[in-house]
Amino acid sequence: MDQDIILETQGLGKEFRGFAAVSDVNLKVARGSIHALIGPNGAGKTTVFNLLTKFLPPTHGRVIYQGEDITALQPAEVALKGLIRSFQISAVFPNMSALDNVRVALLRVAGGSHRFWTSNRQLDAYTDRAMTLLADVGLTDFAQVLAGELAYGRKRALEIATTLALEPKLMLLDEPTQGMGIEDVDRVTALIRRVAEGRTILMVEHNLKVVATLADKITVLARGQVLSEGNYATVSQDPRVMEAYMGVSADEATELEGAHHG
Ligand SMILES: Nc1ncnc2c1ncn2[C@@H]1O[C@H](COP(=O)(O)OP(=O)(O)OP(=O)(O)O)[C@@H](O)[C@H]1O
Repeated sequence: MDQDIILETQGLGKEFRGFAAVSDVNLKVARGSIHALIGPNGAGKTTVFNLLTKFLPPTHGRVIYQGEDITALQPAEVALKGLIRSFQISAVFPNMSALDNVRVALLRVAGGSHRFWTSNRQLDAYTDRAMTLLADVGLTDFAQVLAGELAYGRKRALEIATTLALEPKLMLLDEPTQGMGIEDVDRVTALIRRVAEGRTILMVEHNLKVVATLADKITVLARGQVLSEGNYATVSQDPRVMEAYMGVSADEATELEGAHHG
């Protein structure tokens, strides 16, 4: 059966001065799915993301998005096609309210550019849509709060709202729960599930409980290569995966077990 594949990599590889950070990675991300990329530290996850968003040119291979070879495109061109990476903390302006952050994102999508003289009237046109997006991420009550004053988990929710303003078809989430306490982790997990409706999500995530809860499919990378792939039950019982995690840290291997049974 041929699944609808939104993103595919063919023989993707990246070398840094002869060191293969990523080699021969063949990814297939099904449209409408939540797909997780996991692996021990240094496995190549961030490099793969950088290759997909075109922040890095690959040494080998191709990236196919919605049937189109995007290997040679620029980051902005890829983003315009709806392949959008979130969680670049700098994307949020700390001295602007949550509402203004989203309104400015919407203004940009509409082709406008935000300058300090942008009139309020210009931004007003986006208030309703911005409030809808804030509601989507559970920030209605925080619309007027300065982004810099939001608690960490809410700041990340705001980043999701500004990303949603760009109308992503495929959202790349970079360690969405990194550095969060349990309460925020649960909130962001629920949020990801909600925003995954009608979209595709590819995420790098270290918290294996989050991966076990959310991911339809998991690709495990180790030393730049795909080590194992499948649903959580499959990869967590794969001895090669256990070994790869053990090799790095026993804690992470225990976490792998715990997330599966817990
Ligand atoms: N710009 C670079 N120049 C040289 N080596 C690099 C560069 N970027 C990454 N690497 C190396 O490539 C390998 C993969 O790194 P990468 O950051 O992609 O791993 P990762 O899976 O994201 O790790 P982590 O979970 O620790 O973030 C590492 O050995 C890293 O040192």
